[in-house]
Amino acid sequence: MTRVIGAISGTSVDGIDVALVEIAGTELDLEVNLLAARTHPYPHALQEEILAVCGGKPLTMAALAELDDAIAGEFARAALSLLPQQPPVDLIGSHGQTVYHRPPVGSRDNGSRRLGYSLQLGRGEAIAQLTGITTVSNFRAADIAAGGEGAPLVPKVDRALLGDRQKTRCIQNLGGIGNVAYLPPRSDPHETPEPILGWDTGPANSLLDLAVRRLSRGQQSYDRGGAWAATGTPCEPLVEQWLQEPFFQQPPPKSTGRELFGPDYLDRCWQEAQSYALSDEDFLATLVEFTVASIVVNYRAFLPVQPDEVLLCGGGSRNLYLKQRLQARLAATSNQPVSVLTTDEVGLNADFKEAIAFAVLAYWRVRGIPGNLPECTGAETPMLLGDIHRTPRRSRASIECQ
Ligand SMILES: Nc1ncnc2c1ncn2[C@@H]1O[C@H](COP(=O)(O)OP(=O)(O)OP(=O)(O)O)[C@@H](O)[C@H]1O
Ligand SMILES: CC(=O)N[C@H]1[C@@H]2OC[C@@H](O2)[C@@H](O)[C@@H]1O[C@H](C)C(=O)O
Repeated sequence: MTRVIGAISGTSVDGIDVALVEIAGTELDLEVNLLAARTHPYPHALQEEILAVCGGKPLTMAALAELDDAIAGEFARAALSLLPQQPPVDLIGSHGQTVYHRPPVGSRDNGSRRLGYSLQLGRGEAIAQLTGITTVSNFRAADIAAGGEGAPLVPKVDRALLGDRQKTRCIQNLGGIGNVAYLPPRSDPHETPEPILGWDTGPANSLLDLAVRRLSRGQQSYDRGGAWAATGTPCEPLVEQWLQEPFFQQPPPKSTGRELFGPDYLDRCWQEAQSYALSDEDFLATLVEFTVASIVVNYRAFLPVQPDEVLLCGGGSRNLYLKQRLQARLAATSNQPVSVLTTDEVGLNADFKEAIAFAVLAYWRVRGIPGNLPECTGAETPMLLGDIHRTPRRSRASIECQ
């Protein structure tokens, strides 16, 4: 067994999820056992600074370096916070904090393809130095170098941990941004397997969180359980209008981020809602409905077969109103029953699945196993993902005293 810590702060910037796991096996025989997990909150000022930078705040190079190291320091603290009660670990897989993501543009066929660009702060070399633990970081760069979107990277881990022999499953992550992994039944090893698909579906909580902050005048950062939105009524004509967003019609591979579904986007939604004179709760219910409808539109347009089960993960899986609306909207557009569950219900922690996934990706990296699926990211070939930062073992006292 190899003991690995996976760490990620996603597009919601709500804190650093860390998970300590024991891993054995390689790919379809992969075994992962979760030993401990927690969300390490960012100091308030650092969180506000990250949100501002994601929103386009300019930075000097010196300020960028400070921010990078401040984030690395928090990732190191988050990882070490799991250790007092636990045996030593062999490896950290740190996704870092995405602050900018630009998908590739142009066509491969006429040579106009421009590589994507994805920047995660919290440099791995600093985490390795602060923790004394070998750290893999910068997971998206190799996929991007091979012409890929650099995201989503988790579908290969989903296949290993959540593939079923009989059922077609969609694993729907509801973070700031939503993404799906489509897992056909795991075939007989002698048959050619049907490809796994995966792509970003659009907004999940990014617009909702911004709206909640605005409507509560900064008193709330999210709508717990979806309780506030549940008291409203969605405005269907607005949902239909918002679904005209070209990203939803764009065929996969595709990825997105807060650069598209961020504060400016919410401002546009807000302006367009003015002519309907919606209450605050109606506006939130309409954003939930938009999120749900964008997922269903993506499934209907791009899945070869509709799933038997949708397994939700990420913070949005705790939004009961959103879950109910997704179940209802899938049922309304399908001629077969679709169960909407969370990954907890099939034995994989829904809150820490991404952190667990980056532990697995680091484990694969040091074993020389590619982490991306070209059919999901659009990369030309499977790639070893991440840079390895080895470190001589040293005392952890320096960070504990900082
Ligand atoms: N109990 C809850 N009820 C409703 N929503 C919740 C709850 N808990 C978390 N969330 C939502 O989930 C969000 C965080 O989800 P998560 O941590 O999966 O996102 P992320 O990892 O930052 O994003 P991404 O997957 O896009 O990188 C919060 O910002 C909030 O909107
Ligand atoms: C650039 C970036 O950080 N993308 C994230 C984001 O959050 C959800 C969605 O957009 C996803 O595709 C991706 O993360 C997950 C962990 C992935 O790569 O699978």
